[in-house]
Amino acid sequence: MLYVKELTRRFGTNTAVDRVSFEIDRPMMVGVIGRSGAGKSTLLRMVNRMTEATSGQVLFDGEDVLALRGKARRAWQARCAMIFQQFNLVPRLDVVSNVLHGTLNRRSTLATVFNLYSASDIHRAIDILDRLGIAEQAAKRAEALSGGQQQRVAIARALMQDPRIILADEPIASLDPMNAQVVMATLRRIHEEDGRTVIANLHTLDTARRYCDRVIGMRDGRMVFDGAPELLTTQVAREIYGANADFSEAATSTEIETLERADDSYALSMMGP
Ligand SMILES: Nc1ncnc2c1ncn2[C@@H]1O[C@H](COP(=O)(O)OP(=O)(O)OP(=O)(O)O)[C@@H](O)[C@H]1O
Repeated sequence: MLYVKELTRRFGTNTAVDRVSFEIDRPMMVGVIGRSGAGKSTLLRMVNRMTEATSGQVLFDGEDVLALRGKARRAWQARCAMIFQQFNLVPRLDVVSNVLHGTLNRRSTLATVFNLYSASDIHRAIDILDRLGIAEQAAKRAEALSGGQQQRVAIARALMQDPRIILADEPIASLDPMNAQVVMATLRRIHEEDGRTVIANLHTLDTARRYCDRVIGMRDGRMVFDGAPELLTTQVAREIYGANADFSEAATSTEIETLERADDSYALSMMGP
């Protein structure tokens, strides 16, 4: 399926991604973790061809992804849809129209200019929204929705492209814990029910452990871990995050429980001894 070999991106003298190699041989949910600046976004953007690689290879079903040009490159970007931390919706546009934007790659210029959508596309968009539990929001402006709902609209837009892979760049970083869980559960469901591969950049270890079949750890552009979530011990996490012995997993956690605990200890410390 997806084969990434020695993928590298340099920005001037800074090597953002340094000879990263991995293979995904069946549909799975992969979490990419690492501290800010580790190269997670650059890695995903190179796979999607939003950022050009300096060197290395990306093969999908044997096809040389980095060599694709023009229409073939756009077709790849549809097969390998991307969602972002800030949702990247058109805020003033209604939800269905935002979802229909997922068909841009395969519509004629005329249809795009005049905003023409086929009835079957409109029905499909509404079906997808229904599946994600937000069909009743279809007529609202995207900006009127909560962050979690907006991210589900972005997922619906990605699904309009019927992608084989969904690349999610920090999909829950702007969300509260409750919405974060809804969005992660949605991505997991899409993987399990449709057999699509999901590769998600995640800030938090517990999210990677809870939702992913496999975790890739990055540090300073290099891949320093690739394995099952069970193998992600605190010691390994320390190495990935470059932290010392007082490293606490709670600091990377989105769990409500952990946040509450952190609040409690904060409240206690404010109360004094
Ligand atoms: N367009 C760019 N121009 C110059 N340097 C860049 C560019 N994009 C990324 N970098 C650099 O590449 C390195 C990796 O950045 P990247 O955004 O991929 O990391 P990240 O792990 O996704 O971090 P974050 O979680 O903060 O997004 C950083 O040092 C960053 O400053």
